[in-house]
Amino acid sequence: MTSLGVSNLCKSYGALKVTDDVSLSVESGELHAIIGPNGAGKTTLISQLSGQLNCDSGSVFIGDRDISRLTMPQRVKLGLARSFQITSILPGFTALENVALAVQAREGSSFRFFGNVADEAPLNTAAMTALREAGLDHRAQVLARSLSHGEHRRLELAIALATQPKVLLLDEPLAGVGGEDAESFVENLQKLKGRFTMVLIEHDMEAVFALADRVSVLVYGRIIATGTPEAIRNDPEVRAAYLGEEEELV
Ligand SMILES: Nc1ncnc2c1ncn2[C@@H]1O[C@H](COP(=O)(O)OP(=O)(O)OP(=O)(O)O)[C@@H](O)[C@H]1O
Repeated sequence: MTSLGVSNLCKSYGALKVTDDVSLSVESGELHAIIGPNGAGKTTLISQLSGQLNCDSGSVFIGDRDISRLTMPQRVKLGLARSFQITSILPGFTALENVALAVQAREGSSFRFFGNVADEAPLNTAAMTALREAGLDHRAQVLARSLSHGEHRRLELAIALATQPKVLLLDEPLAGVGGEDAESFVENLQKLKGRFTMVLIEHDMEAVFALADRVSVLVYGRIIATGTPEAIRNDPEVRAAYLGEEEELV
């Protein structure tokens, strides 16, 4: 397992400081949630961790390796996976095939589409494992275009799992997923806890407090508090930051 470190990260758009001297230390195997009001800079922060966006200054570490100047593919190779906003699902392929392609990419074998799926037994076994962990194995043979929104999110998780991440960045996995589906998705994520390091951005506070080992609160690009879910829930400054927001600290 690998830890993730962030040191004095800064990013501005013109005069707007979107990431303002952010430092963070996520322990090996920890699930660390980042919460904050709309526009606080959560997605921008995750994009800098994944390498989709360059920081203006500061550093990102996987273990003791400084990855700040690496491209996103280089970071993926080191085990840093981002799920949800970057995944491109191929709608005309089955759930299984989509995940098998991710397994194939991980293994670095040449990119080939599926002539005869039966010939791809090792790929399919690995892909089925990822689908099972994401709670989608029963839909393995369904074309991605026929999956529901919630099932898409599970497929995206399965694709991220197929890369065998050491650090997994989860960007609003529950967005648009409701009710029982959200509950069962949280259970799937719960089962993954401890296997690798996870950073979770999520507006669903019930999910955050059920899943996180620690929570950091981002407001106007700055981390105003980091602590256990219990400590964060009772922090007056955090509660003040959420006043007027539709999401409540449960
Ligand atoms: N490419 C860009 N150019 C200019 N401003 C940007 C750009 N990307 C983001 N911003 C601004 O940076 C701020 C932070 O945006 P970001 O999407 O990171 O916030 P967030 O916390 O993820 O919000 P939400 O919870 O609504 O998804 C916002 O004010 C946004 O308008």
